[in-house]
Amino acid sequence: MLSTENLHLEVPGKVLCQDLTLSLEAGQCWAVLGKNGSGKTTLLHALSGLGKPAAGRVCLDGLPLSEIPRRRLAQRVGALLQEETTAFSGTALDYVLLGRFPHSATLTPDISDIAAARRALQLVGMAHAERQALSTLSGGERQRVRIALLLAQAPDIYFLDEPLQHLDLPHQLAVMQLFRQLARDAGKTVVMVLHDIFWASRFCDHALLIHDGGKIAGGDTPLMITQNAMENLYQCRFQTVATSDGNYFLPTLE
Ligand SMILES: Nc1ncnc2c1ncn2[C@@H]1O[C@H](COP(=O)(O)OP(=O)(O)OP(=O)(O)O)[C@@H](O)[C@H]1O
Repeated sequence: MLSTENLHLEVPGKVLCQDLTLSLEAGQCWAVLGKNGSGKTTLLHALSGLGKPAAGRVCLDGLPLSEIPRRRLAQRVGALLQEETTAFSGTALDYVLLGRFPHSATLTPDISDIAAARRALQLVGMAHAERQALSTLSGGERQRVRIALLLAQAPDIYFLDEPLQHLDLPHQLAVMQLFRQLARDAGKTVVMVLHDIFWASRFCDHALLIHDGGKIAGGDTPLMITQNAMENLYQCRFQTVATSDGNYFLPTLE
């Protein structure tokens, strides 16, 4: 569905992605892992059409993203960026309704848009706060409303940059379950930057590892997320703790 051909990304003095050829299919749930500053956000921006590659291209159903009208692209591809600082003066419901714009013929939401926004708020457990000013929500509540905006947008491909930030553990679990379900049951493609290897190995069926110098490896999670691979990626020693839910990787002191 979404593919890259020889994608090359760089910032002054640093190559972040070298010659990446990759295919993201419907129903797949990908984790993007790598150290701070390795290029995860930059890659997500390029894959979602928010950033331009230095070379190579990203295509949606064979068509380069740059050739797809923005409105059409927003119907197919959605992105949750890291916390934005922009002030929004409306309510939580007003905010989630922004996700409906790519689908609306006018700037005024209709009954079906409002129903979709309310459903999305319900999915993240924030229906009770629809009339509360977004600016007065707690960090975790606001993050769940930001996720609801994306759910209301209902794209085919979800790019999520650290979706678990500000969330307590039960809400982290709920969000991971929600997106895995969207991939498995609704055939969506989900790509999420995570810092927690356990969530990645437990909920994502594919993983993309971004190494220094922009060398990127991708594949099935059980093959990608191993103790050796994680020690190599993060340049840190890990202890593997096996549980009935999967392996935990705990960083250990040297
Ligand atoms: N416009 C720019 N000019 C110079 N360097 C930049 C620019 N934009 C990004 N960088 C650098 O590119 C690198 C990758 O940034 P990016 O935000 O993609 O990393 P990341 O893997 O998402 O990191 P984190 O885990 O900390 O969120 C960083 O070292 C960053 O400082």
